[in-house]
Amino acid sequence: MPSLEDELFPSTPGKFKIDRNHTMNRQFHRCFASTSTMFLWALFLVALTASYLSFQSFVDSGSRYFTASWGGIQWEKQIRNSAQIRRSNGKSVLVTGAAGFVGTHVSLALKKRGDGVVGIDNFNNYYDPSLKKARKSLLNNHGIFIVEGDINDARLIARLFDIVAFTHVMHLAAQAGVRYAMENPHSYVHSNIAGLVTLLEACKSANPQPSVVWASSSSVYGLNEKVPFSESDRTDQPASLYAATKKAGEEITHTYNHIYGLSITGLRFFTVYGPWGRPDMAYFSFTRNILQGKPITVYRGKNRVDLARDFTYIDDIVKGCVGSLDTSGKSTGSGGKKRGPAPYRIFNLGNTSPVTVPTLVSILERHLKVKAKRNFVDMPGNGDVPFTHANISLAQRELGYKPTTDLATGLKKFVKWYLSYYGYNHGKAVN
Ligand SMILES: O=C(O)[C@H]1O[C@H](OP(=O)(O)OP(=O)(O)OC[C@H]2O[C@@H](n3ccc(=O)[nH]c3=O)[C@H](O)[C@@H]2O)[C@H](O)[C@@H](O)[C@H]1O
Repeated sequence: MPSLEDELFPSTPGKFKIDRNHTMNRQFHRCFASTSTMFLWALFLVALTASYLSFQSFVDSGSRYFTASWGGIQWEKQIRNSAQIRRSNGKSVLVTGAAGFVGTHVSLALKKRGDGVVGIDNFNNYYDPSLKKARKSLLNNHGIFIVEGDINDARLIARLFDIVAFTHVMHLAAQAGVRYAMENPHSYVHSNIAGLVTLLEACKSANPQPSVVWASSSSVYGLNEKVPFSESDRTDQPASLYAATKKAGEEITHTYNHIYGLSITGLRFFTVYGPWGRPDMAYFSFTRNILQGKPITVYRGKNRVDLARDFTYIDDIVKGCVGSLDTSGKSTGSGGKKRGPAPYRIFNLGNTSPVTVPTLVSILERHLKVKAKRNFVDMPGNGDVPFTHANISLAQRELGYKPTTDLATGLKKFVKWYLSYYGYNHGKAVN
């Protein structure tokens, strides 16, 4: 039988070979063996501590990356309060990108009718974050809590689903903007691809699974020339990385519907505008420049043809979003497993009445009572498409979607908001 020493120090040629007949030697070896055992244990403990510490620092740096400042009893209480349903058969909805343009309006509409709403937004600086903070205050005043965090933070999203059994997710967080994709392509992959997958992973694992309604884009029609654009038209020729990531989103959501039974509705928004809008969009930046007496750049297509968009007013878009939530049908999976087929739908949400960009400028001039300084420039090859035009018959049939605001009426409301928000008085900013 090998002794303990033999097992710890196998009898191999070399300096640790034990002479069994020598007592001193034996004592020395016993002593040495126990010291070495302790040494090995100490080494083991040091290694264990080191790996624990490095794991912690990995987790911490991950949290720092997401600038997460979430958690705690008070934080959870605010989430539960915000998610409270105050009508019969109401919904509890997680709205991503809630401090964004569409997110703010949809959150308010849901809250006003008695649904529970919890928002999440990373408040990035793609455009002036103070506008996002102002939208957040507006939502807070209506009892809507916005979690500051990124949809790529899987721990945070999982925690939200632990706290609230959301019936629906209205996914509006995204890197928007067609032309900015040439400047910062990775931000599109981060939000529109990686963020989407992280969110869908959480939705698929949630019990019960929520129904998901999310923002795709009219830009998926890309170089399609058949008008008006119908959902069944080809969408495999994106003209920008933005469009490509939105198209990828449609395919990615399809796999989650197919494999896990998530109910999915994708909404192809057509150039949404209105109060509390996005400063990077043409109608908004044109307004700013016109009021400041600065020139505006108006792009023109091939052969000097005017560009045109199916500009869609925010209130009409909100109705389409709410209609989608109300008709979404249930997800069928549980425990991350599909239990039956679930709805997969895609709808155009447009105004179905395109207007040229020069006409947009003329309407703004009328409402602002200021003449614009136009610089006409050939459309650069930066992802723009010459025109968009939605066929909305599918949304009309399935969602009862019926836009009612024409561009002149909608821009009037936008200008009124703009002048008030930025403190204009008779054409001059007072702050
Ligand atoms: O429906 C969508 O899927 C997208 O709509 C929106 O994209 P677009 O339709 O490109 O809106 P927007 O930038 O307002 O340009 C409007 C028009 O003004 C022209 N335009 C623009 C800027 C400029 O300086 N000059 C100009 O002529 C420009 O050439 C264009 O013809 C969203 O931003 C996008 O996130 C996405 O949701």
